[in-house]
Amino acid sequence: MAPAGGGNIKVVVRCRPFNSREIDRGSKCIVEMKNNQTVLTPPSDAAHGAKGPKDLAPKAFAFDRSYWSFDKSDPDYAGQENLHNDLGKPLLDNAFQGYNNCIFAYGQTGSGKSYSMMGYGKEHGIIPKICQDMFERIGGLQQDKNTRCTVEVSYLEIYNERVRDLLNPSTKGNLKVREHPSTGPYVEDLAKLVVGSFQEIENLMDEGNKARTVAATNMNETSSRSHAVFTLILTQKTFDTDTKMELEKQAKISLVDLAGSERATSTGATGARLKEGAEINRSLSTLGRVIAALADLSTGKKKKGAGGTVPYRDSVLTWLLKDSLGGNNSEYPALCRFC
Ligand SMILES: Nc1ncnc2c1ncn2[C@@H]1O[C@H](COP(=O)(O)OP(=O)(O)OP(=O)(O)O)[C@@H](O)[C@H]1O
Repeated sequence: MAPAGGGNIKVVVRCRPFNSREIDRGSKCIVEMKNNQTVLTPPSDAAHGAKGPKDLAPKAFAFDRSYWSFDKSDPDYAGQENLHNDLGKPLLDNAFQGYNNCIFAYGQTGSGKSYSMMGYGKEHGIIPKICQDMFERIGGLQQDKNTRCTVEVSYLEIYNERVRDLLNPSTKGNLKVREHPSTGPYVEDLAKLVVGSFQEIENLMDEGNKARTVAATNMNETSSRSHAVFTLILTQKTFDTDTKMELEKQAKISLVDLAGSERATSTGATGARLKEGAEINRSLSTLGRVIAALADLSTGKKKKGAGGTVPYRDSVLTWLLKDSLGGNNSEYPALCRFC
């Protein structure tokens, strides 16, 4: 994982509390966080395999932010609201200016991606918080009778490189991905529903979440075995009374809860689970290569065409998110890593 990304990419990391398995095993926390720093101290039993003092020294990593969510009673505990303030709000600022944005949650199975993205129960994650905030802002903007906003939602999952519509789960689990000459890749027949309030969107989210492909692994009771892509398309139309023209701004927000990265041995995967794991790891490594190629292009390390080809087409996930990751107006991809 790249450290603190400047410019258009932000990388943050979040540390969750121990789960019951870790508590039962008497695990010790080796992570410390302060502002943007994450410090890992090798456990004392690492001394057996250590080649020298360097292997035992604490290692510090800098991210755009490091969120300490290990212990709710800690005054430094970073809650769901902290993530929304730092990531969701600036993302909405950009979207209302007409820029595409995306957030990816990346991390090992059971590390807290779905908790941070969707949330469980009343502990809403960044997706519902973004939706709620978006409708509040729309309410403010529409006080001006010359401004009208519409929000469209789609929710899909990519499971073993096949696309399923989570808002219309009765459709076959293999929607076709096509390319439009001007707007780029899209999913044929994917439901795109117009929503007028947070309540409406919340109901759709609940339905979609129930339809996700989950399975129990050794590392998480309800492990997401697919990448889930929740997309909001915000369109603002403003009638300019001076020019008598209507101006339109559109932005796409892609909020992606990636399937857990994992080692087959840790998850106890065999058979179908093992095949899923291999597909998951393959598409995650493509995502890594796409982000690395975009970083090389943006820092000028490589030039477009001259070895600087971005391998979007190597996985369904990166192909579908092409315009959010590196399109003309992609402003703010953020990556949340969980440990
Ligand atoms: N910041 C947090 N605070 C409290 N509990 C958390 C936090 N993050 C995760 N958890 C808990 O840890 C468990 C695993 O989290 P979650 O299901 O979000 O993992 P995941 O990374 O989405 O896993 P998978 O890739 O297998 O779907 C859940 O029971 C969740 O409630």
